[in-house]
Amino acid sequence: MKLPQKLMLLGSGELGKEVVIAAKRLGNYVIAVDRYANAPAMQVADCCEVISMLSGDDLERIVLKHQPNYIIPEIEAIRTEKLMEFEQRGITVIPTAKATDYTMNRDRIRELAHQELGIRTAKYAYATTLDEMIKVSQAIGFPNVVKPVMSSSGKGQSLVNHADEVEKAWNYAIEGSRGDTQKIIVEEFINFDIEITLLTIKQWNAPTIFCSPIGHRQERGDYQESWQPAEISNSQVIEAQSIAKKVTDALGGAGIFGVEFFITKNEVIFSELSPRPHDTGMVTIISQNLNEFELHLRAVLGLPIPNIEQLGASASAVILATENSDSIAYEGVAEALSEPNIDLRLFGKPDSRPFRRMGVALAKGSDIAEAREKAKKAADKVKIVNQ
Ligand SMILES: Nc1ncnc2c1ncn2[C@@H]1O[C@H](COP(=O)(O)OP(=O)(O)OP(=O)(O)O)[C@@H](O)[C@H]1O
Ligand SMILES: NCC(=O)N[C@@H]1O[C@H](COP(=O)([O-])[O-])[C@@H](O)[C@H]1O
Ligand SMILES: [Mg+2]
Repeated sequence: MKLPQKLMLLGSGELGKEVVIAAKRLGNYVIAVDRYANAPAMQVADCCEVISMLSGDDLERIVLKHQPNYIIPEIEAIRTEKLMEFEQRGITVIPTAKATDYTMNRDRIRELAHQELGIRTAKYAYATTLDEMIKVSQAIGFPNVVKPVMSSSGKGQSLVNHADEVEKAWNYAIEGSRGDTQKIIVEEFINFDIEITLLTIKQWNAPTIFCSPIGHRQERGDYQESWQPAEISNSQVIEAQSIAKKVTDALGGAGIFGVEFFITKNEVIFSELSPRPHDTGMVTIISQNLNEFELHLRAVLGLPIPNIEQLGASASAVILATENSDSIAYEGVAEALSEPNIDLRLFGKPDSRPFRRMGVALAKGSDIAEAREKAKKAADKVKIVNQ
């Protein structure tokens, strides 16, 4: 295989931006695609397209126009049936069209993991009406976690403590649901000690390899801070690796996967996975010799990954917007960068809304506690303001 290759990135947010940077560093040609103009990855790609990625016709048009060798999905909300068609026509879809289809539907990936592969997950049930949800909630018990089957980054997700909160959670889930399905999943609430992402690299012609586990903390179903290495035991790492291998083997193809687990004293419980770089994996920009985006690119192109080196206690903390604005500026950048072993990624999103992730602070420390504190302090210094 010769470089450059022509890569089409479907989704052009902060994760895609780093994938493009990795691809461009090796001289590739990248077409960045998203639903809005001037998205982060578009700012560093060779060219861009603004389309609805849920429209098969729009996807067809740009694939015919650009003739990519690889299609690399960066978000979940894509017309996945169309990806299957592209794959049949000989374009490589990363990791596979099937993987993108399974993982955008919580029920499909859950059935694969739990029913087909026999992997331990939280107890769960589905509902398509409020009446059904009332019934299944009783069966699962309280507290439980309710999510639309199609959503990401915590959209439509809520914790339900009592029967009298079920209706509110149903309405919230339906509002936050993507696509036209009115289906929700009710999950047993897992009172975990820590939750982790195990970055799993599946290669075309080499064994599956893993990064050191990443610990993270979430609020509103969305990631706030992450750190590496996560404080879990060797046997927990080995168990998580074996589950991640099972699930990713079933999905096939090549690329990086972010496999999420809840860790309790006695159990390693599979939650879900992203068939692409994971937001909590942004910590690897500072914590590894090859970050998750470079690893993804190498796996996609079948390039060797001789070693992944973990560089010591590291952390990331998100920088969130507080208001709606369409002329963004960042304040406090110099203050944030004034300490040693701190770095920032400011994504360059053209507009903001409350809680939208606009940047991330990265830190190294002498231990995890110090790295987390430094990353959080740096993130807090950066303010998203009007230009
Ligand atoms: N059954 C559960 N028990 C306890 N906490 C849960 C449960 N399900 C989800 N959570 C919490 O909510 C977070 C988000 O859930 P999940 O990963 O399923 O949502 P998501 O919308 O797919 O998020 P993302 O797209 O960012 O990965 C989890 O990381 C965890 O902190
Ligand atoms: N958990 C998934 C995730 O973190 N995805 C990342 O967020 C972007 C969307 O951000 P936006 O909603 O601010 O446009 C996506 O494009 C991807 O980079
Ligand atoms: Mg998740």
